[in-house]
Amino acid sequence: MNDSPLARILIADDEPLYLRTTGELLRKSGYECVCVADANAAMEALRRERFDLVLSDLNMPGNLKLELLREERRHWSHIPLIVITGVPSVPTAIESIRLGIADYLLKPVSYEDLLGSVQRVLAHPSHVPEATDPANDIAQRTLIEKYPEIVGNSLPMLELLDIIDRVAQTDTNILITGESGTGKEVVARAIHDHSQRKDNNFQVIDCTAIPDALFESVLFGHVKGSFTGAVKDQTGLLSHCHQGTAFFDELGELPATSQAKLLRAIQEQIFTPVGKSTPVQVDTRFICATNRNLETEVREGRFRQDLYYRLGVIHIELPPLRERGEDCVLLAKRFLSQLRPSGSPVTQFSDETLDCFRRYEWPGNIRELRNAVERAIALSRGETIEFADLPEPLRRVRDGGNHLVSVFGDASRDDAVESAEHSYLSSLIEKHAGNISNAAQQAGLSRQGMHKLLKKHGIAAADYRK
Ligand SMILES: Nc1ncnc2c1ncn2[C@@H]1O[C@H](COP(=O)(O)OP(=O)(O)OP(=O)(O)O)[C@@H](O)[C@H]1O
Repeated sequence: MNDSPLARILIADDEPLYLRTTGELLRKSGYECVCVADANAAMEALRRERFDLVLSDLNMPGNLKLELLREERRHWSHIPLIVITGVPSVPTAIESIRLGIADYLLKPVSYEDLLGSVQRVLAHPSHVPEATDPANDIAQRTLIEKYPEIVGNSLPMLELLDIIDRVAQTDTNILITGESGTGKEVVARAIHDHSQRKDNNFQVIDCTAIPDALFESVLFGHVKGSFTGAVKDQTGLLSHCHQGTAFFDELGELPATSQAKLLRAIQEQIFTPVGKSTPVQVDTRFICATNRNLETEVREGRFRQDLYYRLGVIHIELPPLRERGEDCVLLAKRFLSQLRPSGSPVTQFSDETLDCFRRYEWPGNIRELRNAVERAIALSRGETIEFADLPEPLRRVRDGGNHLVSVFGDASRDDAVESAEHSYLSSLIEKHAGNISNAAQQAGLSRQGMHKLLKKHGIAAADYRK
């Protein structure tokens, strides 16, 4: 642990008032601070003295351009960096990792928030391994063997494995985006399983399943009698992931008031159960996932900017399956061996089936592929999964989309119903411009029920928002 009173912090910023007050406040908390107003002085100090942490604005005028920092950073890559900026721009995951950005705060920063971040970063110094060379076969093979749960060897997947491997060893919060079914939860679990937190809980928190009014009670817990319906004491989900990882799925669906509460929990790692007066301290890594475009959500005022930047320090964007080349074939083979009942004669796919997998667009991504293989296993009669065993939307690929002749062709009832449901949901969600509450109301479903159906069909409501 570096969090001793003598931890030395370099603060670089061109705003004199900010520089002075930050230095004074951190000194009062027992840190030794060196304050510099320009990039050259920062570089000089870093060459001359030992520091445990750097607080810096990346967009300072003068020399401290990202390029210079990148070049210089090699000499002090072991020192964590907290970026504090008034002009935010989310770095790519690789950039954040290369620059060793441990946290990203937006000005104006409250002192509690700054101190919380400093304490957290100093408490979890992390060594980020050097990047692997994507052209290096041995490095690639090692990564593929290290992460057997993540199937795929297309270039985007190899790059992804490299990022996962490096962020797993840090303690930075992570935002994972990508279409529904691209494997966001699989990636979050892999990061947890390869991190120092692996022996503790990985807690999935589905944001669509928590009503706004119960957010604090579900997350932080409550005591008996603290509100109508609180019939016994309840531990909150966050307590379950102390020293572990909290995975917030469907983060983009979180209403504004809950976003504020989540931001506080992430910043302070302290929360007070409903009806209690003593706060609880936790040590949790936050990984959040969404299939919405959060940048658009921020721009349109539906998602808090500060929460977005806080989580987006490491932003992992998962590619859709249609952009992952031969991965669909590898995945199909993996699912066949995993899902095949013992004693079943089926062991392979016909060439025509594999060709269809390659040409299909996979709107529901890997989840849709898994469902298609599972269904085909049940239907197949011999050793081989034939084209005819595939669900109707896939079989349309061969007909070049010429399904107007007969909408359902020789589809089974199940296929026809499935296909009709898909069309119904797409047009419904289009009509309501991606608004799930309105679509659910028209369909006579709960919001949660609508979410589940859309997920099953691989329809992303975000794609229909204007
Ligand atoms: N790279 C992978 N290798 C093997 N299986 C995978 C991979 N990625 C995803 N899967 C499988 O695909 C299915 C969907 O994955 P997952 O639930 O992680 O997707 P998601 O992006 O979180 O979906 P959603 O946005 O709908 O919550 C799961 O059955 C998962 O096991």
